[in-house]
Amino acid sequence: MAESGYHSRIAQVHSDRVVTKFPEAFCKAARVDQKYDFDPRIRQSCSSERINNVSLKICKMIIIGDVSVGKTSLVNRFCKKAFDKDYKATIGVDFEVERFEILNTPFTLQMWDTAGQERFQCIAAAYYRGAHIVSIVFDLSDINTLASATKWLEAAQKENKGAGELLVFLVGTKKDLVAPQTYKEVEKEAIQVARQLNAEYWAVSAKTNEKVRDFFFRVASLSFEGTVLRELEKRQFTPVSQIGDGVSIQLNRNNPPPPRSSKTQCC
Ligand SMILES: Nc1nc2c(ncn2[C@@H]2O[C@H](COP(=O)(O)OP(=O)(O)OP(=O)(O)O)[C@@H](O)[C@H]2O)c(=O)[nH]1
Repeated sequence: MAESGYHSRIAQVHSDRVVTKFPEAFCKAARVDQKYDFDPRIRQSCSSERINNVSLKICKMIIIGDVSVGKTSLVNRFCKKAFDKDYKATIGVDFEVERFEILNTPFTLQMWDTAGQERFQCIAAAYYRGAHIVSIVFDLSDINTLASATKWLEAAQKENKGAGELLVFLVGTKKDLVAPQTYKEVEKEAIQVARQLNAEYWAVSAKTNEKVRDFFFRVASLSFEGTVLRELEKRQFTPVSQIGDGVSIQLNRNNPPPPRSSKTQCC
């Protein structure tokens, strides 16, 4: 791709979606890595424009969890900067896409917001396939929704058998509804569950916007890093300066086409 093409792709990214620093985890006790910076190989490869020119970096995140825990609200807060206090059930699946620029490299995060209602599971599960990231959402003000986390992860794993390892997040929402003392107790349990699931724990509020941006930046950065590292490992005998030559990073494994509109699909 010509240099102007590269710059026009970069130009599409909103200044609010630029990542230059490795985002921190929410809490040390339940994080998926123990690092405080991007892998040096990532910085090195991203400083070479050639990887940006050819490689297409896209990751798919599915957002799953019990009914009404706040999945749509979390995505809408980040993507549309909006919060709706009225509940409208997700019917089937909803789709959003966000473009980031991470270490000067364009990166696209697809977000598949799925229905929590049992009767829509037949549709929703079809969209789990090809996921790289799984965000299991629960309601911090309703501990029963945390108990379902294992079941949700198993459902996601079932649809992705034989594919690469999933990057898993356990996200407690509606933090604004929970008193600090209660929150501490819920957090202890959530951290335990997160460790069992090899997930990274986050607590957010779509209503107040607490930690929402930090969460999505962390998701984007970790998945971006995993993607580039996998590509580098695949091409370990190729000089870093040549990575990206003539090859696109292929990340969409069997993605079904995006639904045409929000909250309108049904069995
Ligand atoms: N106070 C508060 N309410 C929230 C928050 N997030 C979501 N809600 C409310 O919780 C209800 C359900 O939110 P949704 O985002 O629609 O839940 P969902 O998980 O997408 O629902 P389904 O997809 O149908 O399973 C709505 O009334 C939201 O306004 C939050 O952070 N704080």
